[in-house]
Amino acid sequence: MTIIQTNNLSKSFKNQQVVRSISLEVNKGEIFGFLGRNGAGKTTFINILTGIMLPTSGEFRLLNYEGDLDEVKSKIGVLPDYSSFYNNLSAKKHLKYFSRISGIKVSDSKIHETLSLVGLAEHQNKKVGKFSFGMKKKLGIAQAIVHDPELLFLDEPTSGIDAEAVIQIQQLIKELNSRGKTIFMTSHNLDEVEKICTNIAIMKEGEIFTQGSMDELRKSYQSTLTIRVKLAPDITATHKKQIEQNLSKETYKYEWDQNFFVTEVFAEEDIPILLNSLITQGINIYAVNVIEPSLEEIFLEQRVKLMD
Ligand SMILES: Nc1ncnc2c1ncn2[C@@H]1O[C@H](COP(=O)(O)OP(=O)(O)OP(=O)(O)O)[C@@H](O)[C@H]1O
Repeated sequence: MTIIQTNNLSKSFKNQQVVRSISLEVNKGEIFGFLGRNGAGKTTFINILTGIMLPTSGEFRLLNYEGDLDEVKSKIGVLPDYSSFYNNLSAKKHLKYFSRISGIKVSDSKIHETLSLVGLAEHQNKKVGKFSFGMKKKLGIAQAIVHDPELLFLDEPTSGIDAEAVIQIQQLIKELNSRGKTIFMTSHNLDEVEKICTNIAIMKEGEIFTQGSMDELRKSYQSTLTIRVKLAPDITATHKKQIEQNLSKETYKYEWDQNFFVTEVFAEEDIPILLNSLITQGINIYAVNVIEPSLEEIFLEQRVKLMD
């Protein structure tokens, strides 16, 4: 089921076109990662979808509602780029006040449950002004989920916070997803997107440069596969030389890491050719590891195209 559908969505500020004719679909249950460098247009895109600004042209549909965004507002939650908080209120009172002015009815027990879910239960009576940046991000997420929305927009949920809070927020995003929420999040962080997102779109200068699941992106961009073959620990220099001399044309380049032979091949079908060649030479194979390239490696290779 399609939860977000955009059709040629565009936004210009004066003469600058910041979002250029974006058409995409996000399905129910996805954690959709929207990646791009600073200024690519990610926040502008989210701001259009969450009703903060109007598009210059194009349409979009959330949760299958057409047109009136007010109708869907109760079913979406938003962590904006910069959240503002009532610093003199406690976390609990802040959430209560925020809910009231947003026209959302929430019970005290729901507020407590939400603060527990984001890991702030023990700080619920502490003034928000005393919160760290990471705690404020968690409170921002609490604010976005307190009314139990189906669809969550998280703009840079982990930017500017320490490593421990990053991991906690990433776990929280996965937990919210496992509770049935569809999540659309922006990020600069390739590693994070690879770890938690089921689908990825990369934005460059207002356009979607590429999109798909991690597997699809690997298939489109990967040029070689790295194979790490563990050989007997006492492999001799003579054996190593023999392996080098008998390398098949399928192996692209190689190096030794003690008794590990690390090589690259162009396709999966080249792996048995490599292994058979070693076996017929009488080489004992202890283990074989196929190392999948990370999103970072894939895009480092493609950096000229993607980011420059
Ligand atoms: N209200 C506005 N008026 C004029 N220009 C704007 C406005 N909002 C954004 N822009 C411009 O649009 C471009 C895209 O900004 P946007 O914040 O959407 O990018 P981003 O990908 O979210 O970047 P970042 O990762 O730094 O937040 C930038 O050049 C920015 O200066």
